[in-house]
Amino acid sequence: MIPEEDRRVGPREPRASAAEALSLIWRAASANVSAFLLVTLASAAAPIATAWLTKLVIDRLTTPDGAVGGLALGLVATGLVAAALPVAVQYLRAQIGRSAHLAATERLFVAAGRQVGLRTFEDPAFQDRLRLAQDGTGRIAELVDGSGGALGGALSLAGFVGSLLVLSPPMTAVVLLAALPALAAEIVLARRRSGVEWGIEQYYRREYFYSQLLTGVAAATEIRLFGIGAFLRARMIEERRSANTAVQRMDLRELRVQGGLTVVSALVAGAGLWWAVTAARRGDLSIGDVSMFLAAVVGVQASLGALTSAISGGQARLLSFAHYLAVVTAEPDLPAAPQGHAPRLRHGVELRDVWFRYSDDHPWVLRGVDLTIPHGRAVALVGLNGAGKTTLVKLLCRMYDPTRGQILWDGVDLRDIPPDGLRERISAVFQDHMNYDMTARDNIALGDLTALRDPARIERAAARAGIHDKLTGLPRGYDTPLTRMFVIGTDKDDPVTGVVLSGGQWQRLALARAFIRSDRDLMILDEPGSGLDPEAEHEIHARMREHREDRTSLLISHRLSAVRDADHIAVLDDGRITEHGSHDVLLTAGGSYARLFRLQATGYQEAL
Ligand SMILES: Nc1ncnc2c1ncn2[C@@H]1O[C@H](COP(=O)(O)OP(=O)(O)OP(=O)(O)O)[C@@H](O)[C@H]1O
Repeated sequence: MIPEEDRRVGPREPRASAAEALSLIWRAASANVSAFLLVTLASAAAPIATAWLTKLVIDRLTTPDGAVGGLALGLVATGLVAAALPVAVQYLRAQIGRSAHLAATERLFVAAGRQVGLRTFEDPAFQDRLRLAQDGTGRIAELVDGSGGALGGALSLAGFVGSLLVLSPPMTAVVLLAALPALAAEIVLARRRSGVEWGIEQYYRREYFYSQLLTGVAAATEIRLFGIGAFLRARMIEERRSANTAVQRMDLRELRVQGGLTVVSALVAGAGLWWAVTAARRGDLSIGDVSMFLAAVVGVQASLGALTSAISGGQARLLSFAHYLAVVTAEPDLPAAPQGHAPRLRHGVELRDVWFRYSDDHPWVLRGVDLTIPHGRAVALVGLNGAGKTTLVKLLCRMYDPTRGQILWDGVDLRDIPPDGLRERISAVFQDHMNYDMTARDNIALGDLTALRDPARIERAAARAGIHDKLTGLPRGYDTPLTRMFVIGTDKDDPVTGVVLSGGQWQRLALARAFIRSDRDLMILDEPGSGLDPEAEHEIHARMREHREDRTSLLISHRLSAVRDADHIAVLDDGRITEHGSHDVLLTAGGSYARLFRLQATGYQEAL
């Protein structure tokens, strides 16, 4: 739970958001914004022009021989313009909204991609902001609306205040002063509401998580077998209830404040009525003056109300846009060297006294690891569950920086190498590899997008991973979607039915994705064979052995027979390298590697 004070919205946020939103809207749709301003001004001018033309027509009609044809035509034209303008305003507003939404969305995702590693994405508060930021980008069009509303409110307020001023300057001052607390209160309420919205975003995200579980395919089998649908549904509803309670509390607070303000305006209107009636009784005002006075008080109050709600609404939207601003200006989670290429690996990668924990609140995962992966050699890393093997891989790919110590790429600290350049030199199969709901071709080419132009390269990688025959046998071959979630392609008359692959087949695709990056300096294989059948695993390991020849690689596997021919094997235990050497050396040493290897070997022998 994030403390409420960390979610408070400061008074400077709307101002910064307004500047950013305006510049974004202008950059995204400058021509339409210019047209929108022109049309809005014309809308404001049309009634004035009509009033003037009407006056001129009446004046001419009361003078003999006054020609009114041109003026009457002018009246018809202003009437037509006044009728057409709202439609044009609506169209332009929608166009501006769409362009600004698109530009803001692109900028938001570019900014999210600027995060070098994973730390920011693992921060729930950032995730909340990210979701609200996406919401904020969709509300940019409302800002354009709000500005139009504020402009209209200001113009009609000016008209009514002018009329009231003629009748009673003191009463005008009272009406205007009575409106000030309402404006201040609405602004404070909007800020509070924004804080509440940020606070409850976590409930909505958890609700979304449960709803995805309940409606998606991924968890459908387990949910049905374990009969946990009702349980998950109850949790989902509970999250929504918690959010509703917080919103209801806010609504009640707003109700009390707005109720109080309504009473104040009624009192002011009542006082005004009392003053007008007594003034009429004294003969200071005519009956017509009284009716005009009342209409003006109601008009001023109504237009002030419209203006206030446009301002507070605009402020609410700007506060929601502040989340967008926070995300696009967020500092990267790790310091990154400027863009550029990383040097080719010539000597090796060295972890020097590497300590790591995921945060100050988490326990140490790595406690002084020293490990060298020499160029052209295969190093294997083994260890029990939770020993820190995958964590070490993530540090090598610079998803995090070591808390202490260094990782050196040919003697250069990874922190001094541009992250993109470094990753360009690495290929990997991750233990929790992704299965993309895309075509088979895309799934492989995502390893190196240049391969999209070279189908033969994709097929070679697939063949090396032992999945080529399977993919050619699919209804559309490599272009078959590997998903049942949606139809891929635009041919509505000939929709392509997707295919679901087995776990091991997905694993082969992940391998093919890594193989397509075969010219990289360092190959990381984190449990590449865990989902494969014994024959496939044997075959894949043999191929990987070929592939590893003279290449620098780091292999992680619980199947110790798969790592026995690595040049160097290191055992990671409780965050430290406790044994290392070749398979034979480690067996002779009789440590934990020898114990685990014999345990696995015995298991197989007993079964014979
Ligand atoms: N993102 C994370 N945030 C916090 N703790 C994490 C995170 N990822 C892993 N850990 C913790 O770090 C420790 C090491 O995890 P890691 O995945 O590196 O182990 P492993 O050796 O690869 O295990 P396995 O053999 O089960 O794959 C575990 O205790 C795990 O709970």
